[in-house]
Order: sequence, then structure tokens, then C-alpha cells
Amino acid sequence: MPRLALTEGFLSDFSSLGSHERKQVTESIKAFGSFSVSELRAHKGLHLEKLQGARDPRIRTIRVSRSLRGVLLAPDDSSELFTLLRVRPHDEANSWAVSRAYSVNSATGALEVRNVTQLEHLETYYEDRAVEAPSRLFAAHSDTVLRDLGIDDQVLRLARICVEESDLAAMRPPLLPADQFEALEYLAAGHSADEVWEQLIVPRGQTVRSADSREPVTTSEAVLRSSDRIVEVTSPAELDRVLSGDFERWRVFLHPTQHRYAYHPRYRGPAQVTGGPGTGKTVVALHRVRHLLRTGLPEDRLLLTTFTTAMASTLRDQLALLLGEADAHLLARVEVTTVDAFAAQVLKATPGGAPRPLTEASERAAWKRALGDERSAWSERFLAQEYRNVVLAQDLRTAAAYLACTRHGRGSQLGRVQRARLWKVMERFREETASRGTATFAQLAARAAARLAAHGPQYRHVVVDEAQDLHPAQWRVLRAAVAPAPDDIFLVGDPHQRIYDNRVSLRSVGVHVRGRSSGLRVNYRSTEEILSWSVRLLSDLAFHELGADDEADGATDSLAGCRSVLRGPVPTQRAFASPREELDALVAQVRHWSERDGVPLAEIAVGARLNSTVDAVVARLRRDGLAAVGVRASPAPGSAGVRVSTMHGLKGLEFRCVALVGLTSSALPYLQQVSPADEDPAQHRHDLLAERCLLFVAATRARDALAVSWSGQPSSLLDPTTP
Ligand SMILES: Nc1ncnc2c1ncn2[C@@H]1O[C@H](COP(=O)(O)OP(=O)(O)OP(=O)(O)O)[C@@H](O)[C@H]1O
Repeated sequence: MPRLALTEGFLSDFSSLGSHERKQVTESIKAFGSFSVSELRAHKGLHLEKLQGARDPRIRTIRVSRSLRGVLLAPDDSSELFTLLRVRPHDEANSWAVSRAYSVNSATGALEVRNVTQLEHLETYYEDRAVEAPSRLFAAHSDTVLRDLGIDDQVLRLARICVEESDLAAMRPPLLPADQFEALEYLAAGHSADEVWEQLIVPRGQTVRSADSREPVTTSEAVLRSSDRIVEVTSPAELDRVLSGDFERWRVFLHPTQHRYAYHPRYRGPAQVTGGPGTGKTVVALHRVRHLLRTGLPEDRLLLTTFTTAMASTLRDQLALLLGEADAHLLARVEVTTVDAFAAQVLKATPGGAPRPLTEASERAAWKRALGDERSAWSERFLAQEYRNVVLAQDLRTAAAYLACTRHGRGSQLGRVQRARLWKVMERFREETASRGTATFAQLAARAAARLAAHGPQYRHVVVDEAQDLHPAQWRVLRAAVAPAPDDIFLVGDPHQRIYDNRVSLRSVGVHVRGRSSGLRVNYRSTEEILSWSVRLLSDLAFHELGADDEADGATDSLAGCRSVLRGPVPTQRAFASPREELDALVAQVRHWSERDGVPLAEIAVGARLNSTVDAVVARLRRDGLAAVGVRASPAPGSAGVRVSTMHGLKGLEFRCVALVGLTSSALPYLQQVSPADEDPAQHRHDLLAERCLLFVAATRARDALAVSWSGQPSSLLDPTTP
């Protein structure tokens, strides 16, 4: 029986077909799988044909319907593995097929495709131009170095006639083979051959540096090694799962690095995956859930958490999509929720039930009452932070423990007398809020953690998304929800996206990830232009590793090496004389994206630092006849209207186009949310950093286009040197 693999190109073609045509294609594929290879070759109806003049002798086409043809790569060994490359209207399929050639990348061992015909034209053109050039783009790298990075004869000739980066860009895939182009692009951007080796080749499992010493890889082996572009379908159920729904690449194809982390057979304890924005951390978490469910016991339950209720609901939908019909029964073993909702659920089962969570304003009022007539320089914000970031963070339960503790992350000095007074204020706060049946979220988590610790774990696995924003008390909840064991906790996050004031040493809450911590670098969401604009916002800062925020741990995380596979326009930064002019321009910008670029309104977001700006934007867009909805109202996915939100509310989301407005010096950093330096210098620095990260998070929600604007004085966080 022939085996069948499907490429990304095929799936993308398939998803653009109408339902009738999809059915025809699916039936043809099923029919294909029911013949032996010799029957296939002899079958009259399928017309498995070699193409006249094809550059790759293994390429065949096959009849799918009266109008459609499939393009296949036939096996050149005994593997019987056919790879379905495209499905297009007859003439298009033929002209695509004759000009392509497939090859195995000698370094990555993956299957690559090139447009031979066009590359030959380019070679003639660039050869003539290069003769006159004083220097060439890759002059610093010898042929041996390039070959060791997987560059083959034809690509080497082309690389040698590139004079500047734009010459290479003109040959980008689908002309050049993808892995070879990527290696050359890295070198052209100034990375060393060693860096290319580490970043691109090693993650694909290659260990032999010298091209001459490597064992050759057959085509069928290469197909199976190309899990980021090709999937083998081994059963009708698998075929249905891959072909069902809209083609969402992340469900089927993972970068080899993503695949390695998500499908690691077994971590011996908690494991962590970090990575910049859009590197697919959530995708890896979802695949990990699938792996754990598929390989676990029927009684094993799994808790999957994220930051907001809206994100939890999206995650649940995505998990259902990933599991498909074949694995739909596994969903019953998963709970997808926020840590706060889980903590509340734990407390509901206690005699007093779950306290009502305090809003920020009512918490401030409660601190004011707790302070009473006490004469002190402590602001309500200071008290709230001291309680949350020291007492609850370290789980200090007695005055003696508070008097003796090191106040990590706090920059103000407090002597014994002051601490004793403060403890009394905190006691009054606790008693008074308890008597009203209320608590802060951090208090709620602390109580739930204590309850779980006393009553024992409820889950076999915990998977945590957006891990960077959890409070130590929330970590204790998660730690207590699962017994220490292999594969107990899998967490993903990005310390550069921390926008709430939560710093935690994972070690101190019993989550030991040392030796099981890995990183992702390829951004799948935003264009390189948006990514590098955003990364510049943080470029002069050092970040602690996700789980090592205790300054003593010392390890740092960096965005260096983060890159995108997508290209697009450079983000715009525009100043206006007044808010009204800025809103005029916003309306024009939204119209441009929607009417000229054809972007649906629901794929456009407008973000602002302040709620008042959000309200003004919604009102203005509506006045001009543009549908607009607040993200806070949790609009149904796909419902019409520009999404308008505070920058905080954009966390975890993504849009084709994003406009960030009102970025003035008074809105960002928003000083009301920043502790004064004279109250607590360390807290001041943390708060300012959170404001900067907030801009970073908001900007990196954009996939194709980003427009930033302000009126009057611009925010000091914007880089004035960028256009
Ligand atoms: N292997 C992949 N192939 C194609 N698309 C992918 C892949 N991995 C991730 N993506 C897409 O990239 C986008 C970002 O992925 P995801 O949300 O998982 O990233 P993230 O690292 O969690 O992002 P952030 O931290 O910025 O919220 C999504 O649209 C996702 O579908």
C-alpha cells in the first residue's frame, strides 16, 4: 500500500477550495490509499503522469476532478511514500510542477523545494551585474563554511553573485530552498557561521559539522524529518483530522524546536519553555497537553491555565480543534481556566465559601480604613504592595516571620518598629476584609494554596500559559494542585511580557526547572519589521530568566536571535497637534486598512494606555460609521467591528493591524501606576519596566501592520530615532 504525506502547500491549496471540491479531493486521497503502488501506476482514472519537461523526474500529477490536478513527489526508493505537494486547476498545477525540483538539505536533512527555472534566469542576470561590483555579500565565508551550513551547488553559485542583501531577498522562497535561504539570510544580517549552526542546524538534530563527513539522507527520510512542512498521514482518522476545519498551520506543522519540547517523551519534573512574543509558546503548550493526554492513563486529569477568562475560552476552543474528532473524548480530562478561577473553585468547597474578590478601588479604600488615624507616610499603594509583594509572596503568617524576613524586590528600608506597626495595619486589613466576605486575588490564591496543600493534589499534570504574570501565591496553588512527579508541571512564558508586578523565584515555590528549561526563537506572528521595532523598545535592558526573578539567581533571558519569517511595512510613528487630529488620522488609517488592504474590521485593533482614550476611540469610530467594540465586552470571535482596548487588554491576543494611540508623555508611563522613587526606588524601577513591557506587548500583537501615534509630547518610552 502506498504511504502518503501532505505538504503545507497542499493544505493551503485545499483550504482555499469550495466544499464540493474538498470532498472530491478527500475521496481521491482515500481512493489513492486503497491501491497498491503497481495498481496506482496502471490506474486509468487517476492518470498518475510524469510531466514532459519536468525539472524533477520524481514529480507526477494526478487527476482529482475534471478541473483539478494534484501534484505528487513519487518515491525514489522502496519506501512507497508519496508526498502530495499541491492541488490546483489543471494548467496551474502543470506549470508549477514542471519548474520545481526537490532536494534534501545536507545539513538539516529536511526536504526542500526550489523554482529551478526562475533561479536560472536570476543567475544569468546577477552574474553580469556582479562582475563590476567591488565586493560580494558572502565574500567573508568560504565555500566549505557555506557547504557545512547546507548550501548546495546551485545555491552556492547564486550566493557568490549576490552583491547586497536585496539581491538575496529577490531570491527568497519559493524561489530558493527555505532552509538554505534562512542560513544565508542570517549570514547576510551579520551573524557568524557558528551562530547559524547553533540556531538553525543543531535544533534539527544535526551533530556533524563537516558536510563531507555526513551520511546521505534519502528523500523519504527527509520527508519524515520535515515535520515543520510535511505531515505523513497514517490512518483515515488522521487524514480527517488534518483536513478538517480551516487549515491552521500550527495544528499540523511545528518547528522542529517546538516539536522537540511539545512531544518530549517525559520530563523528569517541571519543564519550562520561554520565547519572545509570537514564538508559539501557546501552541507548544497545547501540543504538550495533547501529548500528555494521549500518552497518559484514562484517570489522569490535567489543569491548563492562562491569564484571563477570555484567553481560557480561546484556549479551550483551540485545544478542541487540535484534538479533533478522533481525540475529542480526551477533552473530558482537561480543565481550562485561570488560576484565580481555580483558586475560587477550591475555596467554594470550604465552609466559608469563596470570598468576593476586591476591585483595585475597594482594596485602596480598605487600606485607608485599616490605616485609620495612624500617622505615617505610607500610601495605600505602598501598603498594598508591601502586603502583596512581601507578606503574601513569601507566605508570611506571623509578625515574627515578617520582622525577620528579607523584603525581596523592595527598595525602601523598614526597621523593626516600623514593621511591627505595619503588621498591625495589615492585620486590621485582613480582619476587616474577611468580615465583609472579601479578599484580594492574591489573598484568595494564598488561602486556596493552603487548602490544597492540606487536602492533597487534584491533578496529574498542570500546564501553564502566560507564566510570567503569576504571583508566588498563584504558583503555590499550582504547585499544590499536582503531586511532584515526572511531567507534573509544564509552563510557557516570556519575562519580557511581564506587565503586572509579579516577580517570583520558581525555586522558592517548589517548581524546580533547572536543566529542563528551553527557548524558542522563531516568531510566527509579526513581520520582522514589527518585531525589530518592538525589540528595540527593550534593547538596553537586562531581564531575569522567567523562573529566576530572585535577584540572587542571576540568570538572564534575552531577545537576541529572535527573528520572524514574515516581511511587511515598517511601523509608522506619527505626531499630531491635538487628540482630535490624531483621531481623524486614526479613522483614515482604519479605513485604509479595511478598504484598501481588505482587512476585516475584526482583525484591526486600536490600543490605548488609558480607559478614557479607549472610550473616545470607540465613540469616534462609531460616529464615523465604523463598527467598534470594546475588547472588555468579550466580543464573540468573528463578530464585526474594530477591537478597541486598553493596552493591558490586548495581552495574549493578535490582530492583522494594530494602531496604538494616545502615546503621550503623560499617558505612558502612566505615573499614577508607578510608585514614586522616593517611596520605594526598587518598586519605582519595576513599575517603569512594567510600563515599557506593556508597550512591547501591545506592539507585538500586530501581525502585518503597526501604527503608533500621539499628540503633543511623545512618550519617553518611544525611540525617537525610529521613523
Ligand atoms: N509552527 C507554527 N506554524 C505556524 N504558525 C504558528 C506556529 N507556531 C505558532 N504559530 C502561530 O503564531 C502565532 C503566535 O503563536 P502563539 O500565540 O502560540 O505565540 P506565543 O509565543 O504564545 O505569543 P505571545 O507570547 O506573544 O502571546 C499564532 O498565530 C500561531 O498560530
